[in-house]
Amino acid sequence: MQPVIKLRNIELGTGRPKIAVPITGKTVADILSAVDPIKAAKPDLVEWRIDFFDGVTDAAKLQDAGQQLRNALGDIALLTTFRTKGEGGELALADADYFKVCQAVIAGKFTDALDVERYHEEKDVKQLVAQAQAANVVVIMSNHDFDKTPSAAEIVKRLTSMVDYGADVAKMAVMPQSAEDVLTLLSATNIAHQSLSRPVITMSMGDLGKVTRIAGEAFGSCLSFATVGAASAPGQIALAHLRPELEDLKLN
Ligand SMILES: O=C1C[C@@](O)(C(=O)O)C[C@@H](O)[C@@H]1O
Repeated sequence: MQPVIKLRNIELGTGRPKIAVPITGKTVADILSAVDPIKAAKPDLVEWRIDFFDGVTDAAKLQDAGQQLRNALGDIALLTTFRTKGEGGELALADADYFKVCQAVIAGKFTDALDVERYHEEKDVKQLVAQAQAANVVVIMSNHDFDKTPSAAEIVKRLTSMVDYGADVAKMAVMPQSAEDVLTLLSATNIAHQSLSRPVITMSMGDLGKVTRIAGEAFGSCLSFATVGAASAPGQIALAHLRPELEDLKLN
């Protein structure tokens, strides 16, 4: 049984999967102009994908933009994510710069949660986790495979290692090449949900994987990414469709 993870005014790991909407603007103006339509759609969480932001490596610009976004969002929970190029993101950064950017996010005090990619140096990842948690920032640890779907045992192993590294929530996104791959992701999700001490988030990307984005409550994924405007990964469903689908699939 996992603890429920509180993020501002939402709880991950209980009830229906929560809905996150990404913001992928390049400029402060783009980012802020995405907020009103997103607020109108009432997501549980907003994900700011800072790898799209053109000021991301300038700590002062990043923190200023983050503060403006925080203010504009009102009380909606905010997850901040730098997705590296190798894991499907927009920008390639040297490892040392990736950690500097993440530390600037924590120091900026605008975010409720931080995405931390699992596959960097162990000591750097663990140190970043400790820094985030000391600042009351929830750590959603992640790994993306944009080419394939590893075996269920491998997916469970990676999610387990995220928990071992101190993650509050463990997340894995994979690309299916077949319907069997989608079943593999769902099976791994079910096993991880039953065996791990932290909530998990999983998705199979692309059109084949769309079914996994609505099936989280049955198989054990606590968050689904949906669109209001631009998508941040292939296969995301419009929030306006996802919400009723999650309601229909609710477990009583
Ligand atoms: O980790 C994820 C999941 C995601 O890749 C998806 O497939 O919905 C979208 C990303 O923005 C987010 O950081």
